[in-house]
Amino acid sequence: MKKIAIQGIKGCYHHVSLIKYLGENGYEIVECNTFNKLTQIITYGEANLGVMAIENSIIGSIFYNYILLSNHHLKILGSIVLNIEHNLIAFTDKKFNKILSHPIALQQCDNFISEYTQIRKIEYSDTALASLYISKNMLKKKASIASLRASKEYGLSIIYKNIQSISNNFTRLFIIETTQRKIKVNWDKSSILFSLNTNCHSKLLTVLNNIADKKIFITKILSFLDKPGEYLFYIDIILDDYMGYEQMKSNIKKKSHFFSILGEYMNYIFL
Ligand SMILES: O=C(O)C(=O)C[C@]1(C(=O)O)C=C[C@@H](O)C=C1
Repeated sequence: MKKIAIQGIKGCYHHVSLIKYLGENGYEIVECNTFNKLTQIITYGEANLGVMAIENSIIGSIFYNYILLSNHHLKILGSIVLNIEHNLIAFTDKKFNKILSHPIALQQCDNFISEYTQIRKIEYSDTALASLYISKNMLKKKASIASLRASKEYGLSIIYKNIQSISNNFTRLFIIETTQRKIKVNWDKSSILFSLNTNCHSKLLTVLNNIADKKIFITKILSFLDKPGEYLFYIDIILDDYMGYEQMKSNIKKKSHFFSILGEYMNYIFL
């Protein structure tokens, strides 16, 4: 059976995304406690695919994960945008003194938590693990911030629903694997990593103009300090003209001293 690695344990948002993408059955889940572990498991063939969060509308980009993808030569097979609806979950709605969750989930619910001045926040490596800890140890005075799925998985009740600070709390996750599979139909998204060695700024402008000339839309651009004076650029694009896209790629390649397609794939949105 196909093995799919996720960052976190069953009930975490990586798991929720996977269920939206592939359904409940037909694969075995490999739970990883860090993104490092996740990329290693895929690289060493201990899982066929992986699910990795890459950005969020409140927190922004998870820079480290772009570096992990590049260092492990992993490829993007698809991208998922999930509307994250956080819940406060616990055994009972009696007074609790600690809230446990993933640091990003805690940040995403900052407004809600700040109303409870006496409450301590405790960070966990994932939202579901925080819920499991409460459940396993029968901790009646602790609550976690997690998914509806986590509450069901670990027998806890929903005390408050939709406690994220903004309603548009979207997280984008990549489905990753070791080799680039060319999707034959309907892919419209591409992620490219490249570096321009000398006179970096003007060359970047030429590259961007070139993309615009081909009527390709840039949806995201990031720069990373690679070595002193040298930057790596990451772009996400949406295209509908494959010929123009092929020309664009060879134009960027000519100007780059490093060029890598991280993936040519489809984007799935789950609201
Ligand atoms: O802890 C989880 O449930 C996760 O899947 C992690 C994670 C993240 O890495 O950003 C995923 C989505 C939410 O935005 C908060 C946490």
